Amino acid sequence: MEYLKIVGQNEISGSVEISGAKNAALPLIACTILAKGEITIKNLPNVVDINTFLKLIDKLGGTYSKEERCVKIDTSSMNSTTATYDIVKTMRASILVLGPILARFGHCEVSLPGGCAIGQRPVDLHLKALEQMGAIIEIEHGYIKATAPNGLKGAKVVFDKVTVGGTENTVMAAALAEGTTTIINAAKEPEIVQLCEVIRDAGVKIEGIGTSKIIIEGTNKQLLDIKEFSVIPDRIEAGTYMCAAAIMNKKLKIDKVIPLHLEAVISKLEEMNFEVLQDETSVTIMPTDEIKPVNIITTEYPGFPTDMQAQFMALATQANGTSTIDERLFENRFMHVSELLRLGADIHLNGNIATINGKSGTLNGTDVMATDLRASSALVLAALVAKGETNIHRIYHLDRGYENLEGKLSLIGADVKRFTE
Ligand SMILES: CC(=O)N[C@H]1[C@@H](OP(=O)(O)OP(=O)(O)OC[C@H]2O[C@@H](n3ccc(=O)[nH]c3=O)[C@H](O)[C@@H]2O)O[C@H](CO)[C@@H](O)[C@@H]1O
Ligand SMILES: C=C(OP(=O)(O)O)C(=O)O
Repeated sequence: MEYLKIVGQNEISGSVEISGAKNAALPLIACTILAKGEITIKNLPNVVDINTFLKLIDKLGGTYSKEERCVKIDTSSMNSTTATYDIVKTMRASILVLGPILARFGHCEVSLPGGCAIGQRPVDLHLKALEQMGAIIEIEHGYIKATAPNGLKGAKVVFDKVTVGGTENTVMAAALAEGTTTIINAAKEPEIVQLCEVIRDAGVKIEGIGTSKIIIEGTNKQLLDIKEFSVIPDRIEAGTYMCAAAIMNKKLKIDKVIPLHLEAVISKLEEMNFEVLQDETSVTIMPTDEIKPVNIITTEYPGFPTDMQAQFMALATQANGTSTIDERLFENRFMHVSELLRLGADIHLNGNIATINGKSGTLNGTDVMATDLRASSALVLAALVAKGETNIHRIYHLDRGYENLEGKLSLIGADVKRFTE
C-alpha cells in the first residue's frame, strides 16, 4: 500500500492550479447515458473516482477514449442495465446511473451502496423520487431493482431533505420522462447547476436552475444531443489549498477557480483574519498577524460545505483560541479527530460538535491513517505545519478526489513524497 511522507514546516509560496471538479464530473459522466452520440468532456480531473465511473460505463456496454484531461464517451452501444457490486462498493456515486438508465431503458439494477466512513448515507430519497415518477422499486439480494414498464412520467417531487445525489438522479430521470417534473427543495450546488445547464443546452426545457425549485420538461425517451463541455473547477480542491496557505500562514494564489463558488469558505477565512484577494479566476490568501478562532456549521450550498469541514478543523488547531465545528450533514464525519489528536491537537467531541482549542506550533509529526477523502486532506494540511515527519497511510482515499496532490504541493515548496510500504 502507498503512503505519503511529509516533512513539515517547509515554506510554501507561489500559485497552484485547480483541476476540474470530481463531484461535477461524476454526474456529468452519468448523464452521457441520456445522450445519443459521442460526447466530449474537457477539464476532467485525473482522479481514481473518474476512472472508476468510466469503468462502469464500459461495463454497461458504452465506450470511451480518454486522453490526459479529456474524455469522449459514447453510450449508444449500451447493452447492460446492471451496476454490479464490484464497482458500486468502491464508489457511492455509482448510484447516479440509476435515474438515467431507468429513464432510457425502463429498468435498472444497481447494487445498494454500502455504508461508508462518513455516515449511513441512505438512498431512500432517490428511490422515493423515482417511485413518484412511476417506477416500481424492490430491493432484492442487495440490489435496487427498478422498473418503469410504461416509462417514467413527470411528477411533483418534494424532497424531505436537501440531497445532492437525489436531485441529480431526479433531474436526469426527468429529462427523458414523459411530461413535466417539478422538484421542490432541490439542492443548489454548482455541480447541479452545471448538470442542468448541460441538459438544457441539449434542448431540454429546464427552469429554476440553481434554485430550490427545478422544473424539467421531459423528452419522452428521445435521447439528447449533448454538446462538448468543460467541467467546472473543483471548489473543494480549491478550498483545501486555501486552507494549506492559511495553515502555513503564507501568501498563495489559487488559480483557475470560480470565486463565487467559494464564498462560504472565503467568508470563514476572513473571519479567521485572513485577507482573501479575488479576481475573476483566482483567489489569493494573504498571511495574517493572528489566526483567529472560528465557529462553523456545515450546511447545504451556498452555506459552508461539509466537504471542507475536516480541512478547517486542521486549520483551527493553529488558531489563537477555541473554535467549534457543528457537522449537520453526516453523522460520522469526525474520523479525522482521532488522527489529529495523534499529531498533538487539542480537540473535544460532543455528538456532532467538535471543539478545537487552537495554538500555533502544537502539532508534531507521527504516523496517521487516512479514513475518508476529506479526512485525508485534513491530515495532509496538519502534516504541512507539524514539526518533523508525518507518514499518512491508506492514501487511496486521497487519490479518489485529489489530482496529483503531492506534485501540486511540491511545486509550491512542500516536502511531500509517496512511498510503497
Ligand atoms: C459525489 C458527490 O457529489 N458527493 C457529495 C454529495 O454526496 P451525496 O449526494 O451522497 O449527499 P446528499 O446531499 O445526498 O446527502 C445529504 C444528506 O441527506 C441524507 N440522504 C441523502 C439521500 C437519501 O436518499 N437519503 C438521505 O437521508 C444523507 O445521509 C445526508 O445526511 O453531497 C454531499 C453533501 O454536500 C457531499 O459531502 C459529497 O461530497
Ligand atoms: C464525500 C465525498 O465524496 P463521495 O460522495 O463520492 O463519497 C467528497 O467528495 O468529499
